[in-house]
Amino acid sequence: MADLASRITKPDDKTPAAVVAETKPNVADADAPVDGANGSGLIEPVYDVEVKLSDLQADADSPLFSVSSFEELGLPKAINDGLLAMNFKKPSKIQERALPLMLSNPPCNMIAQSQSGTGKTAAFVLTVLSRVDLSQPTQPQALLLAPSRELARQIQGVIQTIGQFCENLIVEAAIPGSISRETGVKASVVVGTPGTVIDLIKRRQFDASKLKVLVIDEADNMLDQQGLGEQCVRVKHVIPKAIQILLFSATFPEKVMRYAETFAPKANQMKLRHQELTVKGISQMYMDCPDEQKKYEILCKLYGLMTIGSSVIFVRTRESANEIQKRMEADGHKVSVLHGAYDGANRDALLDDFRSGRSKVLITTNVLARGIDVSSVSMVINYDIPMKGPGEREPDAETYLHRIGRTGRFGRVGVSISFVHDRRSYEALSQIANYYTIDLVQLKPDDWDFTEKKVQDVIKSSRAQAEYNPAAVKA
Ligand SMILES: Nc1ncnc2c1ncn2[C@@H]1O[C@H](COP(=O)(O)OP(=O)(O)OP(=O)(O)O)[C@@H](O)[C@H]1O
Repeated sequence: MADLASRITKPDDKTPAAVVAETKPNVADADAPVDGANGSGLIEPVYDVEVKLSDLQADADSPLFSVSSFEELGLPKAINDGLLAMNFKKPSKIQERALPLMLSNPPCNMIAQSQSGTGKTAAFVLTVLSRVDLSQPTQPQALLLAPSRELARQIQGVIQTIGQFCENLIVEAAIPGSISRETGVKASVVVGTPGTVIDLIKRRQFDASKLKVLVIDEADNMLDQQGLGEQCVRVKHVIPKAIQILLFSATFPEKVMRYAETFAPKANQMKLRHQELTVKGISQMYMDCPDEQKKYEILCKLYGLMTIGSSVIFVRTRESANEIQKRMEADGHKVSVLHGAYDGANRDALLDDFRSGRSKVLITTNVLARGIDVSSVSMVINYDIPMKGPGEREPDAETYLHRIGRTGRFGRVGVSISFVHDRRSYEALSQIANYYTIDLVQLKPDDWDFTEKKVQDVIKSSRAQAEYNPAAVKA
């Protein structure tokens, strides 16, 4: 344990400023004046952010690095026009490297890993769009599976946006309540959750016989989790044998990777070591709370003291999500809650509100830990450290990484604060930090000046990015 705990840095054994400097994002200078409203200048941040983003794409060590352009990938014009409309100037590393392999003929399977927020979605969406024959607009040809309705809807949106100039492209979501029993699936591209997809195929409302591509996003979770894993296997049994399978995730634990290799045989692979998985733009901190009860007061104080922008608070259970919402609202904070107990329409409306900025604080469970892309999120709170396994006794390093990855998207900066309150939570976080070799900055509930400065510096520069980089704020 000794070396595990050593990854957590306390102000006593290491100067916090030095720790922050090590983990400080290289996107924008956190100490630079950024707030136009206080007269510190509007022009410099615009310049700063854009130059630094292109710097990142020119830095060989960055996951956003690339040497080529989208044009060089030889995609059809309609797709390139879609990328232009999205303001995608250059591919990221995963896009540049995986696309030529995925687009080559005869089609080859792919298992691809890349850090959160580095553009995996566009990588598989471009492959799907390139493979679909638009002269058969209602014949399902590509199926994309995701673990939550929210992620399925989001992927559907990305396909529709990048494919906006592809004539006759029809994309449908196969999530609970979305496909009418009368018509069934009438689209060339279908994005869904595995349970609904298998039901539709069984009821003959979805003709899977001509599918050419199967994409599984968050594949480690989808293949490993009880229930989801079985459903994915059932889907595989009812689709053509000669199908191109593309598995994507930011995390692929060794055990799941071995299984993935049998699920997608002879796949090309892009893997990362676990030390390479963290995103530099996310400043990772932890709050040392005296006990479980005090966690709530500290959370409220954090929100009371700071203007935070959009943030996500992850908790272990639906009940504690509801409870925290009630208490925060009683204390005058406006917050939303989203978890699996809400019905589909409600969940959609809640996430749409959060995306548009109508609600700024979202309390949720692991249901939103993966994939959700809301560029304006500048802070993620792990109110409870994610745990897994029987009795939830094992730190869940993968979920930690996905949760904090809701901020710091595509070169942006963000902050994560993980709350610990006893030896167990402290040790769990230490193990996670050790696994990824992260130096976490300690925040103390009795030193709000320090906390405010550290958190606010990051949030201010993230707000500057959101204000000045049009691609950063997506409705
Ligand atoms: N080449 C590009 N240029 C500019 N922005 C891009 C590019 N590719 C993707 N993006 C943007 O980056 C953000 C993150 O992309 P995406 O959601 O695909 O990440 P991801 O790798 O799937 O992350 P996660 O592991 O969290 O699912 C999105 O807002 C997307 O629009």
